[in-house]
Amino acid sequence: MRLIIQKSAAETGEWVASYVRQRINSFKPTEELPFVLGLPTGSSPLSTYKYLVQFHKEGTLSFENVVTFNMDEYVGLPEDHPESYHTFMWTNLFQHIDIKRENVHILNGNADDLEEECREYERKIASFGGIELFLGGIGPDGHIAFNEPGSSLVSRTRVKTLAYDTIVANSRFFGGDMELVPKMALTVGVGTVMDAREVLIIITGHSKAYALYKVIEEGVNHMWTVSAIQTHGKAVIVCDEDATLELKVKTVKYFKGLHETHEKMLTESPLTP
Ligand SMILES: N[C@@H]1[C@@H](O)[C@H](O)[C@@H](COP(=O)(O)O)O[C@@H]1O
Repeated sequence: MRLIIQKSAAETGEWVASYVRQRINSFKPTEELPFVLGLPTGSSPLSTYKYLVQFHKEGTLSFENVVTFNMDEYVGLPEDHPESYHTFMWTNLFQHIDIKRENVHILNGNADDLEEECREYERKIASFGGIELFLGGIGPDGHIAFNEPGSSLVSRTRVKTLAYDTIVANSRFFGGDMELVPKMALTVGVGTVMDAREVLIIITGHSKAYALYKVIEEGVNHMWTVSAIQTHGKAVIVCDEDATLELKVKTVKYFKGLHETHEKMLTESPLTP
């Protein structure tokens, strides 16, 4: 697994967006073979989305042949509610880029049959040949999507009850009123994310520092569901300095050194992947 440390959240977003652009452009997606991208919500990907929009406006990135699958959505919140993940994605990304509406997939938390909605989501992902690159964020307790502590590390898309900590954390989006935060959500499973050919997790801010320590310096554990990425063949965590506060100095130096060498090799020999 690679750990890439950037100075700030803004620089983290710029690095991730540049990486996504490079992956999409080198894939050369077509209508028949689109690039399938998994996407998160939350504050972590905001600066990435800002740069993706900027790249699109500058003309260096098109989403015409990109298909997206979002990670999660609340149950019972109207799609047009200001805090729904549908609204978040259209406001922060989709309405500013050239993605086709039919290529956007977000779980429907108002479906009559929620379990069937989740099964259908998995079928849809499979119908596109799986996800090429899954971007994710984490909660302070290391949860990925809505796979709360204790979730199965091979879980698939399903209905989940939110943990108390997540309800508290997300109440900031509902005027601080925990009562207004939906208590259930639809979410891709840890296994769904791990099936992607590549996984990239964005971790910023000191509130995520302990979770980053758990993922990097400790083992795979269902109480920190993002730690499952230790078992992934192609995974990268991109974080800011604040998120490294609980890591050992030697760990930070090790990963920074690796990254510097990697970048240097790319500059000296551009053919090296
Ligand atoms: N379901 C989402 C997660 O997908 C997200 O990673 C997490 C962290 O959000 P933020 O990036 O705002 O800290 O919040 C929610 O729980």
